[in-house]
Amino acid sequence: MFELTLLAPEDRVETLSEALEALDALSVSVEDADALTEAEQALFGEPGMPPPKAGWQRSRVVALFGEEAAAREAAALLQVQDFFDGCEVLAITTLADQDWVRLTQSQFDPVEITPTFWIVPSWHEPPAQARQVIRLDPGLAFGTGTHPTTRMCLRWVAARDLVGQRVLDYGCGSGILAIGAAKQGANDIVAVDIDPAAVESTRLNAANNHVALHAGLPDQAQGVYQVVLANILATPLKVLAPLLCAFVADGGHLVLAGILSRQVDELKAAYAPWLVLDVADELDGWVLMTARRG
Ligand SMILES: C[S@@+](CC[C@H](N)C(=O)[O-])C[C@H]1O[C@@H](n2cnc3c(N)ncnc32)[C@H](O)[C@@H]1O
Repeated sequence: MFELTLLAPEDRVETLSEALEALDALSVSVEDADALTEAEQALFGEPGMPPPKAGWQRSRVVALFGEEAAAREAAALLQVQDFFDGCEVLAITTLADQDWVRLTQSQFDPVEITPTFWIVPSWHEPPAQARQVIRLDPGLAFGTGTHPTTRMCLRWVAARDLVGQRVLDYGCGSGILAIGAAKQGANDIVAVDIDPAAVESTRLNAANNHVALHAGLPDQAQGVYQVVLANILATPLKVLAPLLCAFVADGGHLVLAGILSRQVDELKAAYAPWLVLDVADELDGWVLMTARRG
């Protein structure tokens, strides 16, 4: 990788950044050229007020290129443009090879659901106190365990013995809830999603966790289940109310997430013809709502 570093006055930064992108820079970043010097100026305003200025007096614009020739060509082309007046090429440097994979991985730590139930990326050792572990790496599908809605569903699952139970994960994303249910003993698990990439991701994550489940599109959900988990959003949850309620077996549980605290009453009303929903958990402005049939 090669870095082309330019100096630009405030009114040229946007044009320069757009030109660098048009010249196929892999990324463009802008830093305060006067940071940590006596010329550094604060850009923030009084609390509640807009900042006095939109940009720094002088910026360092750093563009990343895959080839040195591309970085040199971009510098040469920019220098002959009218808008380059007042700008300067500071350097073209080789960027030391980094272990980008390791750098990205270091940003994802194990997630504690309960003191003994953890989600652990494959590059981490499980914490000593973990008794149940879901092995999951960040991927394309939603559900790494960091979102409050997922965490509340898993807290509900982690607090239960699901041995021998039939479980439906409706809107499975990464499959994290279905896998969590399997870790708690469920043995007939169906995980469905409208997104085929999520179905694929669920299959892969289930295999990595040595969990047997059936993953597929929503028409794969058939019959009734002792536990129906759906972490979607309030609007689709309201539309899905009759369908999801019909999946709940006698004595079974419905567990809904993706609902903001202020949406509790509308969800209660939408499900009232079939089941009585109550708030079972709250986290960061989100609620978990559950109901039991019979
Ligand atoms: C917020 S994610 C939840 C993923 C995972 N279950 C979790 O708890 O982290 C919602 C998922 O529901 C899926 N979804 C949205 N609408 C749906 C619908 N009508 N039927 C089935 N799945 C749906 C989305 O594709 C997405 O993967």
